[in-house]
Order: sequence, then structure tokens, then C-alpha cells
Amino acid sequence: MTAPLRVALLGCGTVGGAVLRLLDEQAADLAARIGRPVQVAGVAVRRPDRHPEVPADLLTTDAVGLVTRDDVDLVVEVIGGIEPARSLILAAVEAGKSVVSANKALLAEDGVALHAAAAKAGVDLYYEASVAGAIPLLRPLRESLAGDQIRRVVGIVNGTTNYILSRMAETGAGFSEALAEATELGYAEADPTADVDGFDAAAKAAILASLSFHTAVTAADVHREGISAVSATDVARAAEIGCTVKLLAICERVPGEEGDTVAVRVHPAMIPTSHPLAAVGGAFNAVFVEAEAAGQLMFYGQGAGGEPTASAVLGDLVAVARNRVAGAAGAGPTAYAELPARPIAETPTRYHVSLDVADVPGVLATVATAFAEHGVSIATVRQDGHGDAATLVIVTHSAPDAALSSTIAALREVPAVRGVTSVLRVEGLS
Ligand SMILES: NC(=O)C1=CN([C@@H]2O[C@H](COP(=O)(O)OP(=O)(O)OC[C@H]3O[C@@H](n4cnc5c(N)ncnc54)[C@H](OP(=O)(O)O)[C@@H]3O)[C@@H](O)[C@H]2O)C=CC1
Ligand SMILES: N[C@@H](CC=O)C(=O)O
Ligand code: NA
Repeated sequence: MTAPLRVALLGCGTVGGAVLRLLDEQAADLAARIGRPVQVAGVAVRRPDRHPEVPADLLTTDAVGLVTRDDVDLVVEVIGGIEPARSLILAAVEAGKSVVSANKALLAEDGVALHAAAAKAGVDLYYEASVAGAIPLLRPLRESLAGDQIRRVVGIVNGTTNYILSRMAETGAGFSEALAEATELGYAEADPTADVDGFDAAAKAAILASLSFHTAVTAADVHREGISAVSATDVARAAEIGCTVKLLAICERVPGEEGDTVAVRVHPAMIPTSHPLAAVGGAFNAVFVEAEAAGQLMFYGQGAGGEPTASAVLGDLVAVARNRVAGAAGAGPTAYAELPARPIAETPTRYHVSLDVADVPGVLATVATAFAEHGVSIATVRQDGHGDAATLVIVTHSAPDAALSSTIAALREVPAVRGVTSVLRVEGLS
């Protein structure tokens, strides 16, 4: 009988638990697809007593020992975080094992070094589950689109925040209540501030930009804003102008006279309800890719949750196992260009600004002057309420971030402006 491929599973939480279940349920199909049966050699966790679902003889807390064992062929890392995941992946690679990981935080911080280590050892490093969960996205970028020039990638890549924003818009649910639901459903990171503050989406954006533009982009290169400042009023104001609020990841390769730059940002934005991304609800993700020859492509599916993510992990596992069965020596070294990052200050977008103002003669002119003096052109203005206080709702034309920031700073000094109640970017308005 053909010898089985032996897999070490690192982590058995939301994703690892689903991987283990699917490995068992689909054992026969996987064996047929790979050409050899897959066997779990061991499962490393922190607290074995919390895992009655795993056969006791497979459980271990010695993850280093497990990944370097001679009878382990492949390693699946679904612990998350930087350490010990990084050391474990490096130990596995150095011991000649291919690795499948779902760890965007690590890949976004240290992807170049991890790829170099894998190439040196002649093993595979696959991480489809790390971005947009179940959606096949990274392999299409890495393989199917390898002959094209990708110019722009825009998407919703965090399920937790999309779930929260969808609940706030559809049911008027409060932020904390919606976050608790997302955590209960297994969408949130171990520390959900990674989702809420945009770190998770920024890591995914860095991975997407690196693969799309063949350049090394880390999470530190990504301009990041989360959704904790998005209020129920922002969601309502978005609806008033026919928009909805989404946390977007936007990766652009910007041509310039002195060479191309890369602009990568994650922030909440109002988008028109007619925009295809506006219809992406709950923990679903969707990503648009614009390539020169291919034109526009759209990827849509479940971006979080145990089973959807496990589907991507198993897809990688089959690919890596097939390579191993075929005797292939890994993907080889990846050449990275060194495109500079364009600062957010120079990145132009439209803005929606709400101001509480004293309803006195001339206030509109004063506010308009502040915008004009900083080179920000106003597209529309609406005044709500009158009497002692009123709200001015302004939508601008496209302006660099720095120009808008100095406009807001100037407005804060205007006596008739009692408060800047919200500033949100607007994307996709014609
Ligand atoms: N949840 C999701 O929807 C998605 C998650 N991911 C990524 O998948 C990875 C796993 O996420 P998820 O399953 O949600 O996380 P969980 O927190 O549910 O599970 C983490 C697992 O890792 C184990 N673990 C933690 N530290 C160690 C350690 N030092 N040694 C051995 N085992 C350890 C934990 O053990 P114990 O159980 O004993 O505490 C637990 O089993 C992360 O990188 C995440 O970003 C990617 C896409 C979607
Ligand atoms: N916490 C992440 C999980 C998947 O990557 C999310 O909410 O998208
Ligand atoms: Na994916």
C-alpha cells in the first residue's frame, strides 16, 4: 500500500478544528486526489485538556518537536500571531517540510524571509487561507495572472468588520453587540482589535499588494484606519447620500515620471449602494482586481469562519501534497521589485465631512473659504436644522489626504464651527 503523507497540525481552534474534521470526513476523496492517503501525525496545542475531540495520542504541546519529526511530511500552521508561528514555520522548512499557513499577520510582516527560507530548502509555502478565507485569490494572483500587469486591487477583506457594519446598517445593531456576534461565530481574531482597528485588513492588503505588484509590501507600509470611530450617525448619513459604509482595502500601482510607486491603504469609506461591494454583507468578502490585459475580475465568497477557511487550507494542502508526490522542488525564489510606497498624504480621495455649526449669517461662506484655501473643492453642501445650531454636510471632489487634513485643522479654529462630527472617505462616486 502507498505510504501515507503525514501532516502535523499546529493549532486546533476555529480553523484547525475544522481542518481536522474535514481531513477525517474527506479522507477517501483526498487520498484519491493526491494519490496517497493523508494521515494526521500530531496536533500541537497550548491546552490539551481543552481538546477532547482530538485523539489523546495525537495531542502535544511540543510543537517544535512535532514539526521536526522524521515521520512528518507537511506542516499546517493555524496558531496565528508572530511567535511561535514564525520559528515553527522556519524550523519546519529547514527540516525539509512544506508548509501551509493561514497566518496573514506573519506573512505580512515577514513574507520575504519566509519565502527565501522555503526556496532555499526547496519546499512549498502556501497561504491561500490568509486572505479572504475560502476565496481562491492568492493562487490566481500568483499563477493565473502571472503573465499580466495588475494595476489595482480593491476589496472587502475583513469578515468581522463587514459583519459589524452590515448589522449596524441593516438592523441598527450597536457596535459592541455586533462584534460579540462576530466573535461567537468564529470570525474575529484571537484579539478582535486586530479586526476592528484594521490591522487584519492591513496585513491582507500587504499580502495582496506584494503578490499583485511583485514587490515587498509589509503591513507597516499600509495606511490603516479601523472602524471604531464609525458611528450609527455615519451609517445614517451614508444612507442619506445613497451610500453604505464599508472597510476597504485598496492597493494601487501608481505610474510616475520617476518610476512607479505603490499606494496601499485600509480605511472605512462610503460607497454608493449601487456599487457591487455595497451588496457584500455579513462575513462575506469580495475583491476586484484590475489588470491591463484581463480587465476587471471579481472574487467573492466567505472570508472568515472555520469551515470556509479550512476549505482554503485543504486546497493548499492538496496542492503541496501533489507537488511532493510529483517530486517537485518548491516554487523557487521569488524576485521582488523594490517599488517605493506613496505616502497617504499624497493619495487623493473624496470626503464626506459633517460639521456642527452655529447657524449665523456667513457661516457657509467661512466654511467654504477654509476648503478653498487648502485646495479642496466642494461638490455638494447640505444644511440640516436651523436656529441656534445646524449641521453642514459637505461632500468634496477628490483631494490629497494632506489637503483635507489641513482643511479640517483650519475648520477647528473657526469660532462658528462647534465641532467636526465626522470625516469619512467616499469611494466609487462618479
Ligand atoms: N477564524 C477565522 O475565520 C480565520 C482565521 N485565520 C487565521 O487562522 C489562524 C488561526 O485562527 P483561529 O483558528 O481563528 O484561532 P484560534 O484562536 O481559534 O485557535 C488557535 C489555536 O492555536 C493554538 N495555539 C496557540 N498558541 C499556541 C502555541 N504556542 N503552541 C501550540 N498551539 C498554540 C491554540 O491552542 P488552545 O486551543 O489549546 O488554546 C488554538 O488551538 C490565525 O492565523 C488566523 O488569523 C484566517 C482566516 C480566517
Ligand atoms: N478575523 C478575520 C478572519 C479571516 O481572515 C476576518 O474577520 O476576516
Ligand atoms: Na483565500
